[in-house]
Amino acid sequence: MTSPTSAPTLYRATYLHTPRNPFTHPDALDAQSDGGLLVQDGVIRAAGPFADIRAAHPDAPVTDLRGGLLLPGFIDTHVHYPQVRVIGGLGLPLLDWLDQCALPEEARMADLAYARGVARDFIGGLIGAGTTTALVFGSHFAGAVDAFFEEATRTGLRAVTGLVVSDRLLRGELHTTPQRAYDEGRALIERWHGAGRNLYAVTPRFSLSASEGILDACAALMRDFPGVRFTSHVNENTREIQTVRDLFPGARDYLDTYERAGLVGRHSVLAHNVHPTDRELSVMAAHRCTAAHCPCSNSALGSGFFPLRRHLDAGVHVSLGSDVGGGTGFSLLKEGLQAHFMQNLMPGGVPLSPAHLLYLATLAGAEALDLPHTGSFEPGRAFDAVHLNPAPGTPLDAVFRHAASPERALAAAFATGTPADVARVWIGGDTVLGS
Ligand SMILES: O=c1[nH]c(=O)c2nc[nH]c2[nH]1
Ligand SMILES: [Zn+2]
Repeated sequence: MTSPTSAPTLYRATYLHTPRNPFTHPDALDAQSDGGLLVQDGVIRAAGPFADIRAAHPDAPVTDLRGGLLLPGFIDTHVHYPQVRVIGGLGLPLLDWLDQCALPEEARMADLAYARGVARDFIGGLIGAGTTTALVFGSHFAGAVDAFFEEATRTGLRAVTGLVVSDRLLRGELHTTPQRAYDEGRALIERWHGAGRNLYAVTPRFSLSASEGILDACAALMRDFPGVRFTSHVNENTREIQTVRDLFPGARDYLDTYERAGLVGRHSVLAHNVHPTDRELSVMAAHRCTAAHCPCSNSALGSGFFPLRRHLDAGVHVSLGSDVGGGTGFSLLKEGLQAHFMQNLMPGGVPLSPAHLLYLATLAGAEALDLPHTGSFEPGRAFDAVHLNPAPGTPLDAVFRHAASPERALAAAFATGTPADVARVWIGGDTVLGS
């Protein structure tokens, strides 16, 4: 751990970050081809051209990271802990994939020893991909959620997660009751919310599997513990949406099932939203909640094309999620590329620049989770960072060595970068991967 009086370190690197939102600010990307970041006690104290930072801090020891790219740590706003071992169930639509791939594996999380192994695999995968903060869909079993928080604490990951609750239409062993959902949620919140870097997220799986009683229990937790986050799924798949319509005949639409319970707000992150109505988009914007876009999952499960243009026009905040294991891996570089592809291919898609992709993979997540100390390299923020340094002889290394600008190198990182290119990862100034 970094002590409160540690000496500063000056990191010298080609770095890029988006201190602003490129969807609303034209010059949002800050790219330094020879940059300096002065870090003390895990916090960025100064940032800019290396020569300027060096002149102001002539005695700080320098860590030379030139040759690669230094980016803010990635922020994954939708990813399922119990699904890491079932990545790759391709070719099934959502409800069949849940029945055949995801839910049998999620039932195994009742076994605490099994859950501990999954927590290690999962968090290792996240950090190995350069993810430093994640909003994680937890397990239906409280013991497995404890195991997750323990592993997050051990590794240093910034984790936001909670008990997943449902009381119908899954499998019996994954069902709970409203009272138990409240009681177990309360105990987990008291143990983990605000402990170290951990935060709690109230998590009904989706309205299809959650009665009004369960949603009310979730709302009670949100009321009793202000500051906990909320996450669920919405509008992912047309068959799912029709089923929710049938289950909630009094609701105006899918979002309304959450809205009526008081679950839509500034701290709500709803995954997918591939098929929203205009009313839902305007309500999401008014409540400043986030849509977590998961492009690899939407492609793998054939869920559809995310209407990014309609979200932006309505003023809905959008962030990025890998949605492992419906998604195909932990890399937010890959998610950025897939988002780019899908917007390119769909009528009325939004052309996404490297700055947009970087923003979606970093600051957008910090904004979604209301974590203003993460997401960029602005002074005052935590030093959460990923150093991409491809092995000599790889195509990405060739592009990096010949790139005309840092922005071109960033585009190549999204186009062809993988976790194999992640050389080092820091969270709050602590090295959590590499050396
Ligand atoms: O992509 C998804 N993955 C899931 O595990 C899930 N559960 C409900 N809805 C879901 N969508
Ligand atoms: Zn999901």
